[in-house]
Amino acid sequence: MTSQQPKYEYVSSAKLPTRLGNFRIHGFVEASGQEHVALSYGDWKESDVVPIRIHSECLTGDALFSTRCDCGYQLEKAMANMVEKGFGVLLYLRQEGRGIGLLNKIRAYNLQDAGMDTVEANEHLGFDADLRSYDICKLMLEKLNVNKVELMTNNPRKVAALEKLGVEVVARKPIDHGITKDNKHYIKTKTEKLGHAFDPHLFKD
Ligand SMILES: Nc1nc2c(ncn2[C@@H]2O[C@H](COP(=O)(O)OP(=O)(O)OP(=O)(O)O)[C@@H](O)[C@H]2O)c(=O)[nH]1
Ligand SMILES: [Zn+2]
Repeated sequence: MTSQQPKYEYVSSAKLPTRLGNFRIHGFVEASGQEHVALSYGDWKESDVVPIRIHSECLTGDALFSTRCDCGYQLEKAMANMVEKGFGVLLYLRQEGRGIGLLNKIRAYNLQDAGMDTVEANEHLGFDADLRSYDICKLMLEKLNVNKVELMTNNPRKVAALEKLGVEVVARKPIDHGITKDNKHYIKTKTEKLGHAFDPHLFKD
């Protein structure tokens, strides 16, 4: 019998002191070689409901202070919430640009500068609006001993994906932090075309 290569693997963990608090970082890798990380803060029991955020990589928002999207603000707010609560988990998935990659996201931004919205730009480039997979979250949460979660998101696809993987989503916590004049239109499109649960008054002109 041939042994099948696992689709995802845990690699290693280490301390990660940050400006927000002292986290731990845990590395995971897909069979394709794609790397992902999880951050954990504090301790919990197997039976606890753990506050988590599943965050997709956004180099421009997360690391370069871009206000074109809400990613950087949400990342910081989610980590701050974990520190305030005393425990929590961030699953940081390296699927930049909703899965199309960094340079294609820049191509999509170029089309948006010329008037398309975020979904039209993806489609113009030959991609679906959202190409992300959340399958690796199951292994990440198992490794971190998390069974029940309170998920910080406005994205119903993330709730559905976790439930499909057998993770109990006890509650969804809205995270509508970081709506700016530069990203109002993007947030409106996410709400109207991708089903995000933002209150419409947040992006009204
Ligand atoms: N293709 C494309 N991707 C974008 C654009 N703006 C932001 N992104 C990507 O969208 C993703 C946003 O991911 P998340 O922060 O997980 O957020 P979300 O799916 O909007 O859901 P929330 O949990 O509610 O924040 C990141 O991968 C960004 O790089 C855009 O205009 N086009
Ligand atoms: Zn972003």
